[in-house]
Amino acid sequence: MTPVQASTIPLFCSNKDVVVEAVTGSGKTISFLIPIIEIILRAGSVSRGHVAGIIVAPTRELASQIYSVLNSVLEFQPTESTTFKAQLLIGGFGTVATDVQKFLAESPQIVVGTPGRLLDFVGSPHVHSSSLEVLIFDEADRLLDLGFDQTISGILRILPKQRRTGLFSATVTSAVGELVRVGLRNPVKIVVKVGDGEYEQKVPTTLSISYSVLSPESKIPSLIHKINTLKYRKAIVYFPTCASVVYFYLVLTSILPKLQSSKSADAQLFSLHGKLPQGPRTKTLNNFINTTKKSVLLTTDVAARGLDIPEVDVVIQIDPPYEANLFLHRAGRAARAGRYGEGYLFLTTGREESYVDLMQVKKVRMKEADETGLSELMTEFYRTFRNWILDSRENHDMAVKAYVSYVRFYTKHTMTSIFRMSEFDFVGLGLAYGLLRLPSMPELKSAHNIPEKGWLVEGIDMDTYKYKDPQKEQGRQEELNNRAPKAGAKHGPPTATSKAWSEQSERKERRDLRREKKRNKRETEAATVENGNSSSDGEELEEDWKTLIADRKKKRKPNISEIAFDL
Ligand SMILES: Nc1ncnc2c1ncn2[C@@H]1O[C@H](COP(=O)(O)OP(=O)(O)OP(=O)(O)O)[C@@H](O)[C@H]1O
Repeated sequence: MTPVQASTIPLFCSNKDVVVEAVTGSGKTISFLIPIIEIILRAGSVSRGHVAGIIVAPTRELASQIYSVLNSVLEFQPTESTTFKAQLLIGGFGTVATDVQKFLAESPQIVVGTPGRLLDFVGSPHVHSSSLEVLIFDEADRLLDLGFDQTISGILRILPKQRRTGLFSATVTSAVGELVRVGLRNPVKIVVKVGDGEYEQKVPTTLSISYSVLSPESKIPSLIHKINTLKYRKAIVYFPTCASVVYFYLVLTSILPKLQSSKSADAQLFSLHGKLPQGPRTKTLNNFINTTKKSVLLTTDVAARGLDIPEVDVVIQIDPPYEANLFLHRAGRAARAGRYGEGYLFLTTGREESYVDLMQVKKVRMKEADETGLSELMTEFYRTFRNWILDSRENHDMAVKAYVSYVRFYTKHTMTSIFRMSEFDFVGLGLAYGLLRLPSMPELKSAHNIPEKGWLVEGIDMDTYKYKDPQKEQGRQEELNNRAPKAGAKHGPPTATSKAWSEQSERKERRDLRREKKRNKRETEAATVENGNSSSDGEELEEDWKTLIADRKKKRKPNISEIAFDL
């Protein structure tokens, strides 16, 4: 057994409710699966239509993983009594009605699922929970982050109070206090510490974490440098938003093969984010898990927690996450179960440098990474990137969408003393995203050092900047023709030798600006709507946060005794 298993299994099996905090990759899953099976077996047979054990996880991916680990344990049942079964309950595949039908037909004792689907399931008149023995909340703090507190309260209202309950996470925050108060009875908190006695740390001892302080424009070249030069079987790269994942997946898959410096690095790229439909989402994750090739997964926080992907040696965070604990969960996808792993964090020059000190207070030590050899790659990368952007207007539209989503993400940082909008480098980020011109978004109005009319590149004629998609291009042409004819209009692809904006007529200037504003407004709105729908990536959760924090402040602290295991 691992330390967390050695400390949790006996206590949980001896009728104690538990709150368990142990570093990522330390084996928490088994530490709740063994007790759940043990307790249910001890209680005796479970009647048809009754559920005896429930496991709640924040994402479909994590629920599926727990279900598969549970099945791999259940394979070891004695052959004469292979009656112990589990069922997976997640959205995206089938309806609750089909889940209930399957449950009645197969009589599983344990169900594993995400909160919404579980609430519908236990709320069904055909499902009886009076025989419930054990309830588990995995990644309990994340369940609350995602604004699932109402759903979880709903589940708790339906379930009987007489049961064992366990809460598990690598970061049990004070936020779970309310859940502990209403969901657990006289719980014991088990904290498994790691370190050498003198220095306790919150990450596995086999995880080495480095940081780099970079200008926004240096981040993608540095990422490419790492993809090309680090030793790994699998790597995970965290981007802040779904739109950035979509965009940089396209940028990197198009550009990497063209870079001379990437020729020897043949890493296969994958992209996973919360806005992919469930089918492709599962398929991408499985493909990444099963591939035998050297591979890199570009993703969001949808893959930050709990996922146990073998052979992940490197985790790169392009930016710090909006909340400090997520940093530990992301980095913890590497260095699992005693395996060696490396984490890299990119910080933007300026105030963000103090993130290193903040993480030190949170018991995470980092050393500065070596970034030599970047400048040559930067020149090669930006030349290729600019050509790619100019190749089709669709690319620029996507860049704008990703840029807008990034700016919106930045406002969600909980540590506002470090991540200040007033010091945000809009121009640097624009260059990093390959923008020719900054979009007109409200956040830019009060920003300093914005170039005239937002142009980041001189001499681009947007009128001749074409879409590859013929239909889209036709629409754009029609829009152009509907405007008053302009004197001396240029034709052909946009080039850096086109007439500079500053030299063009006043009228054209005003007209183009109006048109751009309209277009940017549409893009900004589209990006905002897209982010607003992303409940699974924690991008637009400010309101949930505010409500949750306000709610929690009102409530009293739970009664909890703590046992710290220094193992
Ligand atoms: N007793 C054990 N001996 C060896 N390996 C183990 C043992 N228990 C679990 N593992 C392996 O350790 C890895 C991490 O386990 P698990 O996913 O349960 O970690 P975790 O603590 O839940 O991490 P996270 O906080 O990231 O969710 C898995 O690959 C698992 O198979």
